Amino acid sequence: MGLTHQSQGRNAAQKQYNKRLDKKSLMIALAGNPNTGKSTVFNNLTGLKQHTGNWPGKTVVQVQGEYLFNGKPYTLVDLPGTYSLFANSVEEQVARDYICFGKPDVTVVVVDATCLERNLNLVLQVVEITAKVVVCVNLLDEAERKKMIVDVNMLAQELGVPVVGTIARKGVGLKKLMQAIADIAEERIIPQPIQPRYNAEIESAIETLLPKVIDDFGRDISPRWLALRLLEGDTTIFETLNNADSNLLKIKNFGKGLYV
Ligand SMILES: Nc1nc2c(ncn2[C@@H]2O[C@H](COP(=O)(O)OP(=O)(O)OP(=O)(O)O)[C@@H](O)[C@H]2O)c(=O)[nH]1
Ligand SMILES: [Mg+2]
Repeated sequence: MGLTHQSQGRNAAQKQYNKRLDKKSLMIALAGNPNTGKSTVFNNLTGLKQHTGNWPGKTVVQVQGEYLFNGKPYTLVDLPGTYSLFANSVEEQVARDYICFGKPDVTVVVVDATCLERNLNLVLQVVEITAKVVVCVNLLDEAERKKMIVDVNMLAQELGVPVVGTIARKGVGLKKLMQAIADIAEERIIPQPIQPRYNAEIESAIETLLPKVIDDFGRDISPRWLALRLLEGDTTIFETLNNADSNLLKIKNFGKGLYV
């Protein structure tokens, strides 16, 4: 049986996003809200060994760098700062497409310890796409200054993924962060993140859609997450998956059927 159009689209998207500096290297994505210290973490881990370019077809700068941990090479990808992955902006689309198609071995979400509530929104969106997540609670010094205490163990229990506290500007906690990344990349830890549940109407629509989504796109990209994008009326992900108008139209119409 030949490749379906969808699987060709997916493979092309994966090839475009999954570029390693060193073939043996593990790929680590750094996501997070703007100004949470992603680049500070990136610079600390990689030194000045950065490679910059543009994301495929976009004017958004792509920065990659390498580091060694316990003798193994890791390629770190600094994603644009975003509040969500809804693809409302080119930055959000780049971050989302990379987490989806780049198939990073681990995604680190850097969050600001002083405003966790807002930052955790992105964490919940990332764990809907991938389970291989580490949360890096940065700016712990700022939190302390504001007399805020973050219980990272409790947060890890609640989220179902490893959580590491850091003060990236001073290099505090970064060894632990690299250890947590290695533990997931080498499958010593298999995170089981909580999955956000929606109201009964949405959950039942997801149930209805799942078989069709699995039929069309397989299970490589979380079918539940794709079903949610359809319900939302977001076609950008399907544009990346299907480069042909006819298929996109099919998906668009399929999505439309849900609202009647
Ligand atoms: N006090 C304190 N400041 C930090 C820490 N980590 C980063 N910063 C500072 O926070 C500011 C933002 O850091 P960046 O690393 O540029 O943040 P970013 O997430 O890459 O920002 P965008 O790329 O704009 O999304 C800089 O002034 C850093 O020096 C930290 O742990 N504590
Ligand atoms: Mg940055």
